Amino acid sequence: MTSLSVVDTELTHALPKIELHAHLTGSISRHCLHQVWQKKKSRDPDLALEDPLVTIPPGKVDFNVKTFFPLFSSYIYHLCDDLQSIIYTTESVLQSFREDNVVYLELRTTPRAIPSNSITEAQYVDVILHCITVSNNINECTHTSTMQTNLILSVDRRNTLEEAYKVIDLAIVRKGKGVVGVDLCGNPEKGDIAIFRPAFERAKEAGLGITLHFAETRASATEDELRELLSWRPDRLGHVIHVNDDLRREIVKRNIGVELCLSCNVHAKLTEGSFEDHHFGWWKESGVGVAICTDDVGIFESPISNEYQLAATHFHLSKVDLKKICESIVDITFANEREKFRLRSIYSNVDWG
Ligand SMILES: CNc1ncnc2c1ncn2[C@@H]1O[C@H](COP(=O)(O)O)[C@@H](O)[C@H]1O
Repeated sequence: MTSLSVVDTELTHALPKIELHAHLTGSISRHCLHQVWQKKKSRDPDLALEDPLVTIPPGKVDFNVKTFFPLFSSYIYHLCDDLQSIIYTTESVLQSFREDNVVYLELRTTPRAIPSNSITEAQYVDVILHCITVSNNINECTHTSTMQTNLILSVDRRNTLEEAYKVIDLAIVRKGKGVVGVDLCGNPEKGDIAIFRPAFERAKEAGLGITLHFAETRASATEDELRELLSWRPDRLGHVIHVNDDLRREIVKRNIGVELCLSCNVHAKLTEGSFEDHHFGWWKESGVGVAICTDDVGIFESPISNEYQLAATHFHLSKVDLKKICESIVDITFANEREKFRLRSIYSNVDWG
C-alpha cells in the first residue's frame, strides 16, 4: 500500500498519477534532444542545426504563442527526423513519465511524414506504437512499474480537411491497437477549425475518444469557435481558459472532462496572473473530471509530480481533495473498462491517511 502523509514533493512524486495531456515532441527533455544532436553531429560535422541547449536554454520557460510553435516546426522536427531519433526520444519520454510514477499515460502526437527519410505518417505512428507496446510489456514482465500507455493522434489547426481525414483514418485503423482517441491542437492563432467538423464526426462515429484544445487564447475563444467545437461532442477539453460563464455551465451540464496545464498556462502567459489565479480553482469545484497535466514537460520543465505540487500549494489541496481529483481522472480516460478497473484498484490501495 502506498502510504501518503502530508502533501509535499515526496507525496506528489510517490502518488500514482494519470497523465492525459502530453504532446510527445513537447515532452522530450532538452538533455535528450542534446543527446540526439550530439549523435548526429558526430556522424555529420557539417550538421547545420544548433545545439538544443543553445536554442532552448535550460531554465528558459517563458515561451509565448509567437515563440513556442516555431520551436517545433523550425527546429525540433528537423532534429528528430529519422526513425532512430524518433525511437530514442519516445523511449526517453516514456521512461521519464514512468520514473515520475505515472501509472497511466495518454500520449498524443501529430502524425508526421518525413519525405527526406522516406517516412510516411503511418510509419511514424507505427514506430511510436511499437515503442509503447514494448514499454507496456516491460511493465508486465518485471512488475516493477505499472505504467500503461495509449496513444492519441492530433490534427493540427493548420491542416487541410484532407490531412485531417488522414489523421482520423490512421487512428480508426489502429483503434484497439493502442490508439484511443483524436485531438485538435496547434497554434491557436491559426486556421479555421470549422472545416474539420466532418473529420471529427467520422472519429466520433468510429467510437474514438475526442479531446480538443479549447479557448487557449482570446483569438481561439470566439463564441462561434467554441460553439462549433462543442457541436463535435468532445469527451474532453484541453486548457479551457477564456470561457465565459454560460459555456462553463454548458461544459459542466454535459459532464465534459477538462485537462488543465498550470505551468504551461502561467509561463506562456495564456492565463493572467500567477498560479493562484489559474482557473484550476474554479474547475476543481465544478463536478467534472479535472486532469492535472504537463502539456509539454520538455519545454516548460515541470514534471507532472511538480504540477500536482503546484496545484496542492496554490489551491490548498488536502489529501482528501487529491483523492477526489485522482479518482475523477480515471473516469475521463479513454482507457477500456479493464484498465479503468486497474486504475481504481491502484487508488483504492493508496493510504490516503
Ligand atoms: C501551448 N500548448 C499547446 N497548444 C496547442 N498545441 C500544442 C501545444 N503544445 C504542443 N502542441 C502541439 O504539439 C506539437 C508537438 O508535439 P507532436 O509533434 O504533436 O508530438 C506542436 O507542434 C503543436 O502543434
